[in-house]
Amino acid sequence: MDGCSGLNCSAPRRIAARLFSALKRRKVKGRVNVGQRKEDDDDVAPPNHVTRRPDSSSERSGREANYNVVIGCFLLRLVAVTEKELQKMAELRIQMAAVLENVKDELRNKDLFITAKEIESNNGIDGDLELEFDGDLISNKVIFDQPLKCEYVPKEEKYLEGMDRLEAELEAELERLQLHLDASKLSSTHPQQSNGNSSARSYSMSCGEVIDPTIYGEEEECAQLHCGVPPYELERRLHELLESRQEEQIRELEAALASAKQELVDKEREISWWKDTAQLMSIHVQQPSPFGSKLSSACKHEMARAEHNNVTLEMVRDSLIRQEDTIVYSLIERARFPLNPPTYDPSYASIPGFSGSLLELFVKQTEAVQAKAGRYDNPEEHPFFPDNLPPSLVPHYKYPEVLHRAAMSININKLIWDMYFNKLLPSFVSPGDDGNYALTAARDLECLQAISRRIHYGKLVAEVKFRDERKDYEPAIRAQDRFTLTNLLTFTNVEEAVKNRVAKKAMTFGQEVKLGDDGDKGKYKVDPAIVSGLYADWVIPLTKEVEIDYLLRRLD
Ligand SMILES: O=C(O)C(=O)C[C@]1(C(=O)O)C=C[C@@H](O)C=C1
Repeated sequence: MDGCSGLNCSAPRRIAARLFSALKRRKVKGRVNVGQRKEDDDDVAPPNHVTRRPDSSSERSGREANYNVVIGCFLLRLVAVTEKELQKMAELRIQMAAVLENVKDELRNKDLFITAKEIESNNGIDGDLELEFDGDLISNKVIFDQPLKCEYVPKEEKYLEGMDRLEAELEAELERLQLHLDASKLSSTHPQQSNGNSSARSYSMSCGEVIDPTIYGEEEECAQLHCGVPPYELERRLHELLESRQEEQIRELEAALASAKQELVDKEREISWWKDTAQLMSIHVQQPSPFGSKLSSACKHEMARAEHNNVTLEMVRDSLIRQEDTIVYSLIERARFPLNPPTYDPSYASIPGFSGSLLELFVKQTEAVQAKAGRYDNPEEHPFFPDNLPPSLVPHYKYPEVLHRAAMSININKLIWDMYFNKLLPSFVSPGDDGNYALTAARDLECLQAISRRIHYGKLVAEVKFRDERKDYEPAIRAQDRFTLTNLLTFTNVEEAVKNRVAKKAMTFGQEVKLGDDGDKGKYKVDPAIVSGLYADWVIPLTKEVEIDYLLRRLD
């Protein structure tokens, strides 16, 4: 470029130099001629006489000289203007080179931008963009460098007048550079596609990672050059396939995980149950029986067996007899108060955070406290509201495991509750209201707990009977024959004895005791017939119901 401008600049200068030197020579010649003419005129012609040069060749040469001066001036002016223009053109070329660099950078940036856009929309290559990539510098400038174009084009148009050759050279050079740019871009694209990038992409695909968007842009060009299904399209489909498979695998794994968790919970429950059983078994071997006072065995090893084998029906019946006292006393204590209906009326008191009667509140709260105190750790005890009971806060006492584990699932307190309040209570308390609702509730709970304990003691009665008469019970149990079981466990004479005894206890415990006066004889705090009837109608039948329920599950 410099060489070119150098050549263009040197030619006018040489012309100007020649003109100046010619003009100089002419002036010197002219001066010599004038001097000679002066000498000649002084010598020959008068003073006012105009001398005309008869020589036509000298006139012609004078006109030529003038003409040359004019031309020279014009050329000098032209040289000066041209020099300026050339300087501006040199600056313009430098600026155009900078523009070219910008265009290159913009093209690279546009590659990235288009590729990212393509991946986002998945629409392939836009034909217009392709044209823009292959377009000439002007079109690229239109796209990427609008401010530069606005600044330079008017100047270019202004200064390119009369400079067609330079413009042609400039455009040719720019085209050459553009071609070079395209060629270098293509040559740098193909090796990447065939080598490093493909392996990098396949690795990223197999790992399920996001694909580099620039790779898609390169592949689009490659696909357009070589025709066929574009590699990026294949890669995108492969990616989708892998993604769907991975999602399916995740779903399967999640389902398997949930199932495994459930199994784990079940196993933990089972392990916990076996642990408790093992603990109870080991303690049962070491601890004395609750019937220890009646067991006679010196040998520790034989104690466990003795506990089972020596728990006799007689012992169990003794316990039932003792419990009669509690039941009769609790009924007498409840009979101190009239019915006191508000105790059972849910609308009597609006208790914050509680919905129900005062009795229900009392029973639930008492059971909660007693549960914390360990009452329901004893297998003989059964809560009336077993749901949401707090755990025991006291050290666990290892009660002997005499009963079959099926015993834990038997609780007929709902039946007992209904019987007590609907049948029994109205039959032995006086109607009325003395306002002692809290005491009334407390006495009711004592009655309920005593009766419940007695009825649920049927589990132990049945266990002892089963062991004593296993051969008889097993077939009926296997047959789940309630009728046969009822016949096997019923002792009518025992039942009669129980009814008579509780009546006598009601008479004995419920009589008015006065010193030296038998005037109130025959007046009892609780009618003995009612107590006897309670046993006949409810306690004994429900005890037998528990016995049958237990026996039906005894071989589970
Ligand atoms: O002593 C028994 O054998 C029991 O089973 C207890 C009981 C009772 O509830 O008192 C129950 C059924 C029998 O018919 C006799 C008595």
